[in-house]
Amino acid sequence: MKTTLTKERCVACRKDAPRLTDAEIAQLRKEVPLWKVEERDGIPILERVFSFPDFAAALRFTQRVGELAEQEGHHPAILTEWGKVTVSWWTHKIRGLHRNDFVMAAKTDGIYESSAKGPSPEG
Ligand SMILES: C[C@H](O)[C@H](O)[C@H]1CNC2=NC(N)=NC(=O)C2=N1
Repeated sequence: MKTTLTKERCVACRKDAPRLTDAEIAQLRKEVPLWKVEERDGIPILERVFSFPDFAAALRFTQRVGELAEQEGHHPAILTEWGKVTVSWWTHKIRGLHRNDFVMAAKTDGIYESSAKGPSPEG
């Protein structure tokens, strides 16, 4: 499902930026339906597990998500295992969820969908 979130850029998040309300989270979740909202150490996080044929493909995806994070200045927690990658987004500064996290989740889906369409360019 195409969402317009993928077209947005992350905004510089300030310490006093407001956390998303439950209602806003419920609304944004519809844009990234394959992501779950978990709570870790009292902090709500957006999380999805991606599947791959082997560790090398999981690692390539991890690298691409990392490059995206660097471009946007917004970084995930990533657990890379044989055949699967768990990506978690939240905003450290506000110890909660920000629109940036949903933008990045949508962009992460975009990377997965494009990588799933065939071998990566480097073969
Ligand atoms: C200085 C640097 O830009 C900030 O620490 C950025 C880096 N990446 C970040 N990533 C996430 N997920 N949350 C943040 O609050 C955050 N802050």
